[in-house]
Amino acid sequence: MSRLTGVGVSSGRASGPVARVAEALPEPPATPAPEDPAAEAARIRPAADAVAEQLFGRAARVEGDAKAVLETTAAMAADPALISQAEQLVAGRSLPAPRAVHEAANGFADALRAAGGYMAERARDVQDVRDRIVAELLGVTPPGVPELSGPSVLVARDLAPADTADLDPDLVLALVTEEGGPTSHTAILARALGIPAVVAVRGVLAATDAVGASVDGDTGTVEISDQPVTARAAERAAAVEWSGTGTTADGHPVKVLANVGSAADARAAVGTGAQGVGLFRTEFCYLAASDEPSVETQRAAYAEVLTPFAGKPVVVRTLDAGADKPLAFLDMGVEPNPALGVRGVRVSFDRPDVLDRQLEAIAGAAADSGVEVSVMAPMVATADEAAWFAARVRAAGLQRAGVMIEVPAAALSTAEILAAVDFVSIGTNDLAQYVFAADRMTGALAELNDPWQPALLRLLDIVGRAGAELGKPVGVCGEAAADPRLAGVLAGLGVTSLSMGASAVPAVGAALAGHPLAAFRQAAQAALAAPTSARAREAANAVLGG
Ligand SMILES: C=C(OP(=O)(O)O)C(=O)O
Ligand SMILES: [Mg+2]
Repeated sequence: MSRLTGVGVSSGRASGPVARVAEALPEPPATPAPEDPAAEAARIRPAADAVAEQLFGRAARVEGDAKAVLETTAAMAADPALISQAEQLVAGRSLPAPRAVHEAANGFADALRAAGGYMAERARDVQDVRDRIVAELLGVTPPGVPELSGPSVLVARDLAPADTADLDPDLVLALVTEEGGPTSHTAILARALGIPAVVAVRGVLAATDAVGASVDGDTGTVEISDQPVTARAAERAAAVEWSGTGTTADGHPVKVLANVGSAADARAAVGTGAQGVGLFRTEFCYLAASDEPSVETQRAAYAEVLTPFAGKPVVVRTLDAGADKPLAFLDMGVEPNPALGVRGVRVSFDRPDVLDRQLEAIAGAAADSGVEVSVMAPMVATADEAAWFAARVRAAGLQRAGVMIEVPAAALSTAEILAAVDFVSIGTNDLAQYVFAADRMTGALAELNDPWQPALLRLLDIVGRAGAELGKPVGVCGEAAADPRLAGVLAGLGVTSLSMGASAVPAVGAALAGHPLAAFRQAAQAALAAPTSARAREAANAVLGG
């Protein structure tokens, strides 16, 4: 047994056998030329057949959509056209077999993308098959989440958002990553799925002999063992009593809302008593889409997410593509620093047509579902950008427009921004990343991305004051809102709504009801004046007790 530590980002304790997520394969090199091209070419068909056989085997063990997808992918692996094209590349250009498969498959994927529509959706499957055949030829594990034969603790460098969205909470007991921070999307999705998770665990990838692990998502400890460990899932936390109306003990309202990214999230959130949705991350619906979905497709997808909240307020965020959440149909090309690049609303300046079609779909979905819809833009930096966005929202027939405050410049310009829009919502995840110049995905910088950092709280204070002066709502929808102790401090800074993953809703609602607004204001002032995040926590605890 040895003990590693990281940052606990999703609560609960679980243990079981380790399953590793293999890393993406580097592009296979075009050299050295094979000594015997005929023998090299002859390796391709058996490798492709082996991959097809594995995929047909998996298909035989599942039902429904998963079966159909696996069978289609298996058939692609055995496609004679792909194999013969790769064989010709070995014979004609003296390429090593892995490189030949890579190039042949890319040619097919490009042709599918050019065909558009349903065909384009298949391009991603061809790439999956390509990587599997290349891995087979190289004798290495194919990239991505492996097929789990039973409940397991998943160990990875980090997960792509699309990988995490597909995780089966019945089979994944816990998640441990070497990279990732407390506000990375791996952390957010692990919490949404209720899977204990520890990120930024230095050394877990190097522990190649670990076969079992015990994970504590509260303390951030991971015990690894070279002996088998019996599978034990996390126990569900005891339900917290909450009235379902967000208010401080003296009746000051602070709405308690949910963050959602799918219809399943929305159903779970309604069950916790959330008063509405403070952040619908629409890009989560399209992480795997290779083409822009039609207005009708988007309308139906959004309506499915919104319907459980009929009659309640819902804030839909327009696509936040780029950086850690790339969308294939809004690819801005290779950027030297994607987090500082063309992402969020900046993509809409280049492609306003995509924004307008999304707004049309949102208006339709609001009508279909009967929610009180508001729309907000991510990554707004200036009042001019906010005004540009609000004009487009209103032109689409939608009444309430807001923006996220997640760039320090926007926080410092809240008064001017609020003159142009109806509300703001603070994205503390990105705001912390930008104010500390600390990538939210980098485990080593997790401390700087702690939402209790006084420098972050001081920016929130500016936003809260501007909202109060103008009498306009100020929400928080970053992970800070999910910390019950910080929730009161945020209310004390003037925040009027808090939005979080469904699992945190009752605890935050109960925490708000625990003290009058004056106590939260006092705790907020104490935290603002603290020199460090640890001292800010202590200062708030000293006022609120605990
Ligand atoms: C809520 C936020 O947006 P996301 O996590 O989707 O970037 C944020 O940045 O705090
Ligand atoms: Mg953000």
